[in-house]
Amino acid sequence: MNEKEALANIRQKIDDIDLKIQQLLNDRAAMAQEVARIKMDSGEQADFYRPEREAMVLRTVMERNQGPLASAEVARLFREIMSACLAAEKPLQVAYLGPEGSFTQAAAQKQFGGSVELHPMTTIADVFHAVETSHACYGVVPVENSTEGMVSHTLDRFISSPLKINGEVTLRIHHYLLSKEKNLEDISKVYAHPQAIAQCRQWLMEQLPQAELVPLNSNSEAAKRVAAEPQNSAAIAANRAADIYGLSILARNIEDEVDNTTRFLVIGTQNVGPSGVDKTALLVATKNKPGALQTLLKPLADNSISMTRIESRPSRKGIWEYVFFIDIEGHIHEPAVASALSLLENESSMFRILGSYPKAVL
Ligand SMILES: C=C(O[C@@H]1C=C(C(=O)O)C=C[C@H]1O)C(=O)O
Repeated sequence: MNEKEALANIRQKIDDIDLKIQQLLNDRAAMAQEVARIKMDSGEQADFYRPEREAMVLRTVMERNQGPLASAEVARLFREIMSACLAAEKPLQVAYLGPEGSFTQAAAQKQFGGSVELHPMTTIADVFHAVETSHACYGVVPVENSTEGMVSHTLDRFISSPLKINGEVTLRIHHYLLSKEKNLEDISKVYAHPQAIAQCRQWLMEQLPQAELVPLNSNSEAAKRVAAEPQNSAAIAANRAADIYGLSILARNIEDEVDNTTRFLVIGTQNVGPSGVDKTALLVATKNKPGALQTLLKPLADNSISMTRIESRPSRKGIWEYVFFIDIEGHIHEPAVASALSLLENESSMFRILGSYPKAVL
């Protein structure tokens, strides 16, 4: 067989496989529609999107993968397949902290895939509001960064919001310096979100010591501003903002930490079931007595439950009153978690479970 015949032969096999894949994808979508029919029959508030089930599917896909495709690649493809199947059940509306091109948009896409309708919001409070008023089924907001710590707006909003945490997304963040200028020497002003400025502080000090640093609401807004100005300004933003706003890349990966990761939360109204590898977020206030926090946390240690994070924020009810945001491993349906939390509740003056949700898979 010559080369031409060999290629034609393999391409015929690929065509045959594609035909089977396409048939199977449509069989899968038909099954998802069948699931939707059962969900609709079951009651008024049907949860079409099931983050715990999706997490289980993705983990199984990665565990059984034999290659030659990399596990992360196969998982990404299944992420999209589930997104399309879910859209065949019911198209989802998801609000995120915009504008278009923001890292939160990338996080929303990573979590929900390409077949949902994404709606950019101006502020974190607007994302909460869109979900609270049912204009969106879910929202995506940033909550913490590995270099800069928590995003206080998001935590504070939970104090007054009835919304729950339905999922988490982690995203490796790379920052780029975007401009109309071609040389660093011509930059006298840098626009960016305060977190981005903080994440690139060292680099800015070394490379642009003279530049004025101007904080704005978002990095996309910074890129937009630079596009509108005649000269001498630059923005810290994601590389895709260069295409969106027609800017060129002056410097890449300017973040100080190599492992710069941002964690985002999916907010919604759902009670998410266990996926097998879950986290639970709590909002608690201690009774006002010595050693209260220690007593509060003891049941966690006694039940071997690991606490992955604790943050305190002013409660806004009294000057010296604080609330604690506590993240633990496990799901409220696990007996050890349930019993630890009931002891913890007895020791607290305020106690709310913000949600149990699957640990990020991708
Ligand atoms: C099909 C279902 O609905 C949705 C679609 C899923 C899928 O395509 O596998 C998984 C979970 C849900 O988000 C289901 O609940 O099983």
